[in-house]
Amino acid sequence: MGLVKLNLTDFRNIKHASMQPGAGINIILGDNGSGKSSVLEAIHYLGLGRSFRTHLTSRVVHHGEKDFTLFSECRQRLNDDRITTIGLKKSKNSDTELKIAGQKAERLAELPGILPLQLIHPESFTLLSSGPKLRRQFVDWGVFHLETDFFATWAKLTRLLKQRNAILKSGKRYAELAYWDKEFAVQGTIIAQMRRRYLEQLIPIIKSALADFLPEYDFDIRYHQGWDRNIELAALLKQNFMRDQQLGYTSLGPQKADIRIRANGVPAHDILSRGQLKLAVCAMRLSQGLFLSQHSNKRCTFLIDDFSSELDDSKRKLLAQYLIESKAQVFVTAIDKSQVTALLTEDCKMFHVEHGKLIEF
Ligand SMILES: Nc1ncnc2c1ncn2[C@@H]1O[C@H](COP(=O)(O)OP(=O)(O)OP(=O)(O)O)[C@@H](O)[C@H]1O
Repeated sequence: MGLVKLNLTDFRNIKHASMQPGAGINIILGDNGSGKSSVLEAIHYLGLGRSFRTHLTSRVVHHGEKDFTLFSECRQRLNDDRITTIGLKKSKNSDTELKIAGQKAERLAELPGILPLQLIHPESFTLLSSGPKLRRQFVDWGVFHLETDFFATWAKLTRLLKQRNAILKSGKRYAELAYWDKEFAVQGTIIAQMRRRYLEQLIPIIKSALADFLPEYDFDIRYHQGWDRNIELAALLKQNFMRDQQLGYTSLGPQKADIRIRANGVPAHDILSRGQLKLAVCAMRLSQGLFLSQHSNKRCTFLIDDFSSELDDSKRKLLAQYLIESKAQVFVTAIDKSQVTALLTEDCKMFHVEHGKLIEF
């Protein structure tokens, strides 16, 4: 499951490298600046079409070159030996060439369906500490993989929201908005229901993982759909028209949804330490991966940059145990083998990166 083969050309400090990952744990070791995170970044490009470190392709292309190329072979589904190839070439000015199964593809949005990814890296605590956007993305990742209509509905809703906000800014009367509002309310309510259905099942799984990882806290996780669920969205949009016009944007609706996570009655990011925040985010992301495998024949690939940072020995063991039992494909980076001893299974694969050269042990 997941990545079977990966070729990188002119990506960060990697001139050319190739790897054949295993279906389970893959450990990438190397000194600071050797290129470990770059390998994860390349996989992230193949799963999401973008970096997790920069939005500028020019930073990622190997110094002195015009573009980078990534090629991968992926096994998409459990009990299915068929391989899908992905070829992605991006130039410094962000021109993109994408080929899926040898055919030219137009949209990077096709990638997540082929390689479902979850990333955990040293900045991951922002999932809990930053605004609701990241948490909405977190929820939508799961809904996208499990509800076939989600992407089309979400794309329609995004278009409608843009149109509505443009009309609000133009200072027109409500009558001009009524048509858009009707459709916006229909699509918005569908999205809110999909998210609710998903979270009703996911939240108990997250809470159980949190109880394992951080038993000293009592967690409460609540979904807020972006408006009072006892009132029809269409009625609220009409009621709030004047306010929205003053603001120049739509203040209520699914674009404002959030999940609020409290530990012992306090917002989690106000009480947990950095290591505890990392564990909480791990619990959330691992639960999503687990849920996906339980409810579909897809498997999630986990990218964990700097596995051991912020974690003491017992927490590393706990996280390793979860990852091994998940049977998911996992890529972890670490500076030294001693930091990942808990992950050393019989069939794990180990790679070493040195000055951009990738070697399997
Ligand atoms: N576009 C580029 N071309 C060439 N080299 C680059 C480019 N961008 C970054 N580098 C270099 O690539 C190296 C690898 O960085 P990377 O973040 O992958 O290292 P790492 O092994 O994860 O390090 P650490 O353990 O310190 O996190 C760095 O030394 C960096 O200076």
